[in-house]
Formats: sequence, C-alpha cells, structure tokens
Amino acid sequence: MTNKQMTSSETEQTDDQQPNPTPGTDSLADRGTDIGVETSSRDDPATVPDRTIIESRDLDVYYGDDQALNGISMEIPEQQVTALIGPSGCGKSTFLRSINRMNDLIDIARVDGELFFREKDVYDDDVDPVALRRRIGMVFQSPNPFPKSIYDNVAYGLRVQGQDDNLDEKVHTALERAALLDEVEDQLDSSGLDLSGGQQQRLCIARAIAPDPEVILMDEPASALDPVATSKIEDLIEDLAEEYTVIIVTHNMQQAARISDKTAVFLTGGNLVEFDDTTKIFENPESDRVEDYITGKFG
Ligand SMILES: Nc1ncnc2c1ncn2[C@@H]1O[C@H](COP(=O)(O)OP(=O)(O)OP(=O)(O)O)[C@@H](O)[C@H]1O
Repeated sequence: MTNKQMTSSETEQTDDQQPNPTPGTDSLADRGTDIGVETSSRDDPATVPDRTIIESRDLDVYYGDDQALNGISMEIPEQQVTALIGPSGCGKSTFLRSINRMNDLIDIARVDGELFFREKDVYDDDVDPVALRRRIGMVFQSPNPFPKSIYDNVAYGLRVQGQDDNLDEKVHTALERAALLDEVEDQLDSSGLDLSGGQQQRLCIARAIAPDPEVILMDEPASALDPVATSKIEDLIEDLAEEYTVIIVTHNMQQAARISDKTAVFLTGGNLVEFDDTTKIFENPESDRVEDYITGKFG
C-alpha cells in the first residue's frame, strides 16, 4: 500500500480531535452503512479461542514530517480488553485513532502500512470512514454528552441512522449495558449535563454502544474521574468485553493490569516494544525496557 494522505473532507467533524458528539454514533452516523465487512455473530468469549478482529501490519503514522508511529504490527483479539500503555507522546492515541480513521480529521496526518478490521483494510478506497466508525465506536477522555436529555443522548445516533424502531427498548438496553439505567431510570428527560462526571462518562458509553458497534475504542476514559467513578468504569469495561472488543489507552498501569487481557507497550519513537498477555507483560516481560517502564524506572 502506498502512502495515504488523509483528508478531512470525508467527515463533518471539527478540527479538534474530540468531536462532539461521539463519532460513529452521532453526527457521523448519517452516511453510508456498508464497509464491505461481514458482521460476525458474537460468541461466548469463554468458549472462543483468540480470534483477531483488528490487525495492523507495519503501520507508520506521520504528522507532517514527524513520525508518530513506527512499523506497528499487532493482532488484537475479539471480545477481549486490550490495553495500550506507554509514556506520554509514544503514539498510543495515534494508534487508537488510526483504527477507526479518526486521524483523517487531522490534515497533516498520513498513514503508511495496513490496518485490517476483520481482514478488510480500513484505508482501502472503498471504505466509508463514517460507516467504519459505526462499527468501531469511540469514547473520549472527558465526558462529552450533548446538551440534551439523557434519553435523547442515547437515542440520537439511532435516530439519525434510521434505527429508531423499538427506540425505547434500545435506549433502555444501552443504558443498562452501560450500568447507568438504575441510576437514571426515573429521570430520562433530565439533561445529560446534570449527571455527575462518572455518570456522564457512562452515558457517553451508552451512546457509543447504542448502535451496537463491534469494537469500542477508549482513550483514557477514566482519567477525569474520581476513584469510585473510575472503579465503576473499570467494572463496566470488563462486562462490555463479554460482547464487544475493547481497546483502551491508559496511563494507569494498575488499571491496565486489572482490566485488560492483552497489553501493548509503546515506548518513545512510536515503537511497539512488547505485546502479550497482560499477566506476562506485568509479571515477566521479555524486554528490559518494558520491565523498567512497568516498575516505574522511567515514564
Ligand atoms: N494533531 C497532531 N498534530 C501534530 N502532531 C501530533 C498530533 N497529535 C499527536 N501528535 C504527536 O504525535 C506523537 C504521538 O502523540 P500521541 O498523542 O499519539 O501519543 P500518546 O502516547 O497518546 O501521548 P499521551 O499519553 O500524552 O496522550 C507526539 O509526538 C505528539 O506530539
């Protein structure tokens, strides 16, 4: 594959990287639906061997002349939690955004290499990034609900996608899956902005999962939250992996160790240094640099 200059014309986002609302579920949702990739049936993760859903091969990402990712090759398993960790600036968010082409929103970003979602290269010309983001949703660091009711926050993406049959049921299901329903059941008409930070983030997760994506990308989803709210989000992420593939960027190594099945360690220069089962990474990493990072000798 040749270098691909990405453009922002194919999206309708603002030029900051945290569009409001969540991409793939809201303002991006009223475009094409087909990216030429079959949806696989969800299976009981306990009975399914590791099955790759996302694979990068020799992926480089540049911002202008600066290289942010250097030859990243990784196979991310389906219906598991994969954590991306590493020091600031090593390219974790860049990699995350490459998966659902959020880097398209950055004019100077350029991708070289291959990135497959279910064996389809998401950078192929015939892939509609908007449709892709419907299959691969995203949750950001700061909760960003709409200034709308709780109900409408969750329903919005479904409505613009024309998935508004059984809307009440779908909204309730998404809120339930996001572990928020019990707390908001009697106030669905209240503004999403009146919720606590942790509840707002779970509302954003409900919004992201309402259209039933297969992969949920999370960029430090708990970093703005207090310990209690963080713990709820962590429990939720583990539950979500029963049905979805979750890929999470976190600066919190304890969090990665607690909730992820696989861990990828990026280090300076945009290099993926080690990718393995989380227990192996934290207990017996192959690389001395990873061990130094895990044990806090740098970072
Ligand atoms: N929009 C952008 N324009 C130009 N350079 C960028 C842009 N976004 C990221 N970079 C650069 O790319 C490199 C990787 O950044 P990235 O945000 O992916 O790293 P990160 O590991 O997620 O960092 P952090 O943990 O601090 O969020 C950094 O050198 C950063 O300055």
